[in-house]
Amino acid sequence: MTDTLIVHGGSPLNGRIRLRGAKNFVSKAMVASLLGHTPSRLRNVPAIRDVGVVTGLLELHGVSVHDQGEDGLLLDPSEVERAHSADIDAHAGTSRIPILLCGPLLHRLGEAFIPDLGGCRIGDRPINYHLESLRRFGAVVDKLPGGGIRITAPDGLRGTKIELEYPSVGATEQVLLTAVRAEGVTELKNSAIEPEILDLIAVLQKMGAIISVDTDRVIRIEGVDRLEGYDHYALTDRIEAASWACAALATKGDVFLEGATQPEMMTFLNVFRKVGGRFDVRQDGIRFWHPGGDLSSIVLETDVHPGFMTDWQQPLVVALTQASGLSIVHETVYEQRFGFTDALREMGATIQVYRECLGGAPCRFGQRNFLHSAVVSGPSKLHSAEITVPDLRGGFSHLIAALAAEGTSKVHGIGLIDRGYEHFGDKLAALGAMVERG
Ligand SMILES: CC(=O)N[C@H]1[C@@H](OP(=O)(O)OP(=O)(O)OC[C@H]2O[C@@H](n3ccc(=O)[nH]c3=O)[C@H](O)[C@@H]2O)O[C@H](CO)[C@@H](O)[C@@H]1O
Ligand SMILES: C=C(OP(=O)(O)O)C(=O)O
Repeated sequence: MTDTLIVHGGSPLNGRIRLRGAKNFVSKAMVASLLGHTPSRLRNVPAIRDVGVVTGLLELHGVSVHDQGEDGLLLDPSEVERAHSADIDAHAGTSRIPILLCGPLLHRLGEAFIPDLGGCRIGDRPINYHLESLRRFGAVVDKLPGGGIRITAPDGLRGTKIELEYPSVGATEQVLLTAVRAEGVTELKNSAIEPEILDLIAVLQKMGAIISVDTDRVIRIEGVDRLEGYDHYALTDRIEAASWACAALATKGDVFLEGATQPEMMTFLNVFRKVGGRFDVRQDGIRFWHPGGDLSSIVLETDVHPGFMTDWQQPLVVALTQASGLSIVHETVYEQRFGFTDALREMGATIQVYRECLGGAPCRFGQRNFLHSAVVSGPSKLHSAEITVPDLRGGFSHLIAALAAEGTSKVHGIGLIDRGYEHFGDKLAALGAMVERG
């Protein structure tokens, strides 16, 4: 199959699709299965590439992973074993997940090899908080000359006090996955509290962990000697939901997203309403639609939860190209997440990016020369183009732009989108989009 999608744009997306479990939770819950002495069952797992990547990593370490269809994944860690570093290296650059295997592998095997990480190139994405946290538990980290790291814990892992400089999602998960079986109590200050993290805590609690989420972003974990497997139904992917909602808005459409849930999306829903979109929350999902008339511009900044999620930013910017007036978007989570706007400009959008912190409080990137604020002027009539997708959300955003544009666009590199959107080609067809593989 080719990596190009031909999109005949200009018509609204209408219809109903089913959303699945969250990319940013499912992969971590799969890693958590390594900590159990008995098999785990994870339900509502999306058919996305990141799940395949984590399956490969777990299998390399002796976990058997069986896809049981509607009954989800059965993950059996009873034969966990050391993997060859050369095999692990084959996973270099595939996703952010390998670093999260550190704690579980140290507990199970006393040693872990971690390849260089992948994930979207939307900033430098260092792993200093992960490594500093692991060291505080008593781990020894060696950087390997050929790339990747080796981690050992010659004296075991002990609970500790950690304060993150910034509430990093991955570093919070690192601490959770390590602390649950470390000796004694761990206190994590300035943690991230994204819904996917709270669902991971729910999984760990089912396994036997003792974790409390206190006020002011403090998480306390009391280490235990043994954890069992879990049975868990993954929360819905709120990024997939917001992406399709923005596609409906940008194309003047009307979609029902089965499985979308309100609590995790409240911040998005407020913004969607302020821009002029309508939604209706029902028991089995949320309907999103464009009510006709003009959309309104907005001033917005991305932030950690419960702020407006950075992964929602890119699809929303495409919808903002259709709003009247000047919208300001200040990206405060990643320093380089506006690269995707180049293609939008080629398609007729008016978007300027700035180094200054516009429209909000100064952020970590203000004095560092990063183009991390955008001003979108609309509404713009988008026209078709030949574009290559830069990253996962940027790629979906390009698709939205192609759907909203008059004429036929060629979108290359759509394989990147498979990393986080299950069967998006089928879902597009179900919503009436005129698309074909090029
Ligand atoms: C697989 C997964 O779940 N990915 C999500 C996760 O990424 P990920 O866990 O990688 O994102 P983080 O929350 O860790 O990153 C946030 C910020 O912290 C910085 N940082 C992070 C770690 C570190 O050791 N040092 C450091 O400086 C990053 O460069 C970034 O500027 O949360 C992000 C923020 O909601 C989402 O956009 C990603 O979709
Ligand atoms: C940035 C993202 O993912 P990752 O952390 O896997 O690169 C994303 O899902 O938008």
